[in-house]
Amino acid sequence: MNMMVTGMAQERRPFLKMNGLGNDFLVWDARETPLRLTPDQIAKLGDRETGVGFDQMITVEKSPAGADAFMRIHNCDGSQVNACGNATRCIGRLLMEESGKDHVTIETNAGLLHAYATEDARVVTVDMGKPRLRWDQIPLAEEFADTRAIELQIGPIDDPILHTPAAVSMGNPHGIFWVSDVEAYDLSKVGPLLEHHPVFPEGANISLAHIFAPDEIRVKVWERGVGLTLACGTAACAVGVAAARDRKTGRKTTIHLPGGPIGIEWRESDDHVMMTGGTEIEYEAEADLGTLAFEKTGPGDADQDASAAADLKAGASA
Ligand SMILES: N[C@H](CCC[C@H](N)C(=O)O)C(=O)O
Repeated sequence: MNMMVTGMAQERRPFLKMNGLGNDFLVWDARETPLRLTPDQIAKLGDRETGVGFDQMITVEKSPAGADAFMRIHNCDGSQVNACGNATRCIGRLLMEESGKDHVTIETNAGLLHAYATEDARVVTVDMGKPRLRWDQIPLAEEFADTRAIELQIGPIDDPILHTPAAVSMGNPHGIFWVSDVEAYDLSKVGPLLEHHPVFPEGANISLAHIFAPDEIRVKVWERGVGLTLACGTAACAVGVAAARDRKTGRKTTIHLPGGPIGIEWRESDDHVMMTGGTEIEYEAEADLGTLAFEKTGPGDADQDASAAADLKAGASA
């Protein structure tokens, strides 16, 4: 696949295209050769029509704190943010495959995270640390006594359910609305209104959450700086915490996102949030940092699975 964009041909750099339950990423390895792109270059690369197309761009760097790596996160609008659960699982998988270790540490601007292997090489558990629940940690604009339910005045939205979110931070802000049907609201319309509501001075990721069975929650997410995504790992953490905190569920929940399920445990012993879910390598590629043109250079998991299946079939018929 070739994509031509204006600009001077420059250095070509390899990257990986990955996703966590469909929430997709362009991943650079900048541990040996630092990489700094402008917000405009990131937005151009993130464009699904003319660029690689992704929800977030992840740059893996050397960790000043001595962790296995530092993970830098940019939304596809070019904004830099501090947390991305699905990407943390993907980078954890890469670091564990590279090192052969079953536990790696990833430094982020939201703190040091630990990733653990599971019995499935493509499923990773990440300790996302403690949720932040105080109004000034979300943050919220004014002091709200109880972040379990905030009264918002939102003119163009006349449904009272969308006036009372819960608020949780996992190092990034989340507004959570309890609904009885996640499809009953046009999130592409109300999402941006809520994301940019003045009560969230740093914006917010917006989740519609429907508890449809004991400890089972269906969630749809409008992500800050992106829009609708197939999954959001920090939203899954935030919803699991908000539900347990309000005694709507237990501390172990399954969050059902459009892209698939994420297991959450808000651990009683240390208040940490454990998140377990899948990862996928879609393909290897190379991009020209001047023109931002890119081309695929290697396989992903699906290609590996297909060739393994073909070998098995060939072997069986031999
Ligand atoms: N859009 C989010 C960052 C990515 C979060 C999401 N992709 C995840 O898996 O947690 C924000 O601006 O805070």
